[in-house]
Amino acid sequence: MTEPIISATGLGRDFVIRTGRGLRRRRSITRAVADLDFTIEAGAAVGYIGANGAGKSTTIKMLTGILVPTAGRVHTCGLDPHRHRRELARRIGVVFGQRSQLWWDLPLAESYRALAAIHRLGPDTLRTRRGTLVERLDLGEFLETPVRQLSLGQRIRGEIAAALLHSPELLILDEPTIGLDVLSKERLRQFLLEERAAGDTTLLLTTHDMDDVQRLTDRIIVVDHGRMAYDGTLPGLVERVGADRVIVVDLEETTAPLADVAGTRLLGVEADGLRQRLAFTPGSTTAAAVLAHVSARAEVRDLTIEEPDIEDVVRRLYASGT
Ligand SMILES: Nc1ncnc2c1ncn2[C@@H]1O[C@H](COP(=O)(O)OP(=O)(O)OP(=O)(O)O)[C@@H](O)[C@H]1O
Repeated sequence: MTEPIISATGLGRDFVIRTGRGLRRRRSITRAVADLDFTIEAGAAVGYIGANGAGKSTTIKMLTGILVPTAGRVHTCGLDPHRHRRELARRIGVVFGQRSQLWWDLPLAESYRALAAIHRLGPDTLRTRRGTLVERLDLGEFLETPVRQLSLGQRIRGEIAAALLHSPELLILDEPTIGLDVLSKERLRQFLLEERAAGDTTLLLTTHDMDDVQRLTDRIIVVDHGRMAYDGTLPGLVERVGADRVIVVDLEETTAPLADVAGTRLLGVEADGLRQRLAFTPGSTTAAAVLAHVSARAEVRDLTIEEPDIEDVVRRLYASGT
């Protein structure tokens, strides 16, 4: 088996906070990350999720060598991130949505030339890779514009190209779609999906945007107060917290409220009973069983199933304290 791209064992990070002066001096410790164990295999796409202050950025900083762990171990691309920061930088790409890694006063084209020198890319490799990224991220029109004059959406696309210029094995995106409008978000997601399909880049993504998680990742790790709260698939999480799904039936004729369908809760009745919404918990019944019950009462013209709201699912996980 090949080595995992990331492996963390008992990973932890405390921050010592000093306040006051003289006799009033106080020292307290914030445990930002505690006892994290996980591995991420090459080619995976993992969403790293948690509320504000849960420890996501601290973890990413340890994975990339910016911060040294105060407990446990982490290896990224088989390296100790802090000790081998330079070597690691050649093998990973990182984008922090709220902070730029580009040279503010330089045009993107200049930044890419500088990055190519840092990563020791030959002129041919730079030309080919840059050409592909410029085309796929649609950067052509503003390549010569100083970064400070770019819109947020343009800048993030520029940042992603910068992070991918040296074809890293691992791409880490910290809140990549934050602040972007719906269209720009969608464009970026489409690009990232294509990038994943085209190669074997491993993707680690922190986000508060559940659409990012749904569209881009196939595994999620949820942290709560620095500790692992869940590691698995999104449907697995939905099942674990017992979140409801909703079945919406459109009926051929006005029908009395379907209040007693086994395993469901009637959420609403519209248009004299022509449309009814029933909630059910996967595990206690199935959409097929609900449909069979409803069909025995009335002719079903159409049906849709609403998936649970993921933010609500994560909230439930936090509330369950597991
Ligand atoms: N340099 C620091 N000094 C002291 N405390 C810190 C430092 N960096 C982070 N913390 C604390 O560690 C905890 C985790 O912070 P972190 O930034 O990792 O959370 P996060 O999950 O990335 O949050 P957000 O979603 O808001 O970005 C918080 O309580 C934060 O206040």
